[in-house]
Amino acid sequence: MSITGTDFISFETSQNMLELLQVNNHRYERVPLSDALGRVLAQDIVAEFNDPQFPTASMDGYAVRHEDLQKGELIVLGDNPAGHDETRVLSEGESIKTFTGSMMPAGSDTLIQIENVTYNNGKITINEPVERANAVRPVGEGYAAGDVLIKKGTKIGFAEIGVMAGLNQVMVKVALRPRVAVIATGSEILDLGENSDNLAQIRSSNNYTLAALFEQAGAEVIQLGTAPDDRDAIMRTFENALESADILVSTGGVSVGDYDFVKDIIPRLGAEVVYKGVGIKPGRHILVAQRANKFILALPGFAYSSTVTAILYALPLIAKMLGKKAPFKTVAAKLQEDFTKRSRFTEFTACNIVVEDGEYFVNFTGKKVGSSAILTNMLDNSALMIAGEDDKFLEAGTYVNVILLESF
Ligand SMILES: Nc1nc2c(c(=O)[nH]1)N[C@H]1C(S)=C(S)[C@@H](COP(=O)(O)OP(=O)(O)OC[C@H]3O[C@@H](n4cnc5c(N)ncnc54)[C@H](O)[C@@H]3O)O[C@H]1N2
Ligand code: MOO
Repeated sequence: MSITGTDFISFETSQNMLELLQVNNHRYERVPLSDALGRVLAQDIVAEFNDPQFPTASMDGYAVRHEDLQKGELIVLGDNPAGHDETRVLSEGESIKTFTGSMMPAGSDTLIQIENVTYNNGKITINEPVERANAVRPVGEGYAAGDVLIKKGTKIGFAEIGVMAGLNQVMVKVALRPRVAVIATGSEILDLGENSDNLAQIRSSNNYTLAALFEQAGAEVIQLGTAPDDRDAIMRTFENALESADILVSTGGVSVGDYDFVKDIIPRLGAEVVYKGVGIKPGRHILVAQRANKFILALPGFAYSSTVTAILYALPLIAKMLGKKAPFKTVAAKLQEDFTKRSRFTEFTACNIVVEDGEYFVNFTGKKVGSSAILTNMLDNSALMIAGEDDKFLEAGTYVNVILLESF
C-alpha cells in the first residue's frame, strides 16, 4: 500500500476493509434504567409476562355477560376499582362497576360504558347495548410472554425506556462506550480561548466538531486539544492516548507538506497501516492504522474533510464497538437540481434534504462551492450526498444516495 498519497483504494474497498476489522465489541456494564437513555442495548429485552396479564377494562362502566344485555336491566354487585384484585364471579343478570385499568371480573366478557346505562337503586338499565368484548383489552394485547420486544444493538430512546419500565427492568445491560481520543495537530491552530499573536493563526474547530460527533454517536470522548507540528511531542501524545483510548483520532499533518508528521509517526508507534489514501473527496489523505485492538484514524486538517472522514470512518468503528447494526442511515433521494462532480473520486457533498409526499429530495440551496475548509456547509441539518466514482454530471431527477446526519 502506498504511503505517498498518490495511490488510492476505492471508497467501497476502504469501507469493506473497515467492516472486516476485528474490534472489541463484547464489553458491557449494567446501568439503572434512568441512566440508560442514549446507550446501546447489550441484551435482548424479552417480555416475561403478557401485557396485559388479565382482561382489562379500557373504559369506566359495568362489566357484564354480553348475552345479558338483552335483559334490559342488570343487578350491580358493587365496585371494582383499578388495582383491586377482583375475585367475584359474575352470574346471570349481574354486573360489577368496573373502571379504566381494572381487571375484568371472572364471568364477564364485555364492558358497557357509563354513558350507555342509567343507574338506579342497585341496578342499571341498558339504554344502548354494545358489541361483545367492548372496551376490554385482551390478555397479550400489547405483547405476549416470550416476545423479543427490543433487540440487542438498539440505541435506547424514550420509547425503549418506557417499554423497559413497563417490564420492571430496573438495571439495563448496555455496551460500554468506546473511548475515543481526539487531537487536532498544526502549528497554525489555536485552541478555544488561546491568545492569537499573528493573523496566520486560525481557531481549531476540528477537535470540537469531532468530539461532539463522537459523543452523539455514543462514544466517551477524551479531548486532547491541539498540538503543534512537533514530531516528538505528537508521538508522545499519541502514545499516551493509546494507553486509554480505543480509537485515537487526529486531524492535520497527513498530506505531503514538510510539517505533515502524523503519517510518519504511525509506523514508529508500532501500529500497522491498514490503508493510507482513499479515492474520496474530501479526505483522500486519510490514514487508518491498527495496533492490537486499538485504532488510529489520522484525518486531514481541513474542517469539512475531517468531519466527513470522521463520519465515514470513525462512526462505523464506534458503531461496531457498540454492537450497533449501522453507524448512520443512508436513503435514496431525488436531485432537485443538476449536480456536477468535481473530481474523479467518490464525492461527499453537503446538501439539504427535503421530504415531500414521503419522498426524499436533495438540493444545495445556501451551500457554498469551494475548498474542503467550509464547515458552515454542514449547518442547518445538512446531509451528505454521495456521488460515485463513475458519476460525472447528474441531471435533476436522478436518484442519489444520501447519508442522513440528524441522528446516529
Ligand atoms: N501538495 C499537496 N498539497 C496538498 C495536498 C496534496 O495532495 N498535495 N492535499 C490537500 C488536501 S486534499 C488536503 S485535505 C490537505 C490535508 O492536509 P493535512 O491533513 O496535512 O492538513 P493541514 O495541512 O494540517 O491542514 C489543512 C487545512 O486545514 C486547516 N486546519 C488544520 N487543522 C485545523 C483545525 N483543527 N481546525 C480547523 N482547521 C484546521 C489548516 O489551517 C489548513 O488550512 O492538504 C492539501 N494540500
Ligand atoms: O482530501 Mo482534501 O480533504 O479533499 O481537501
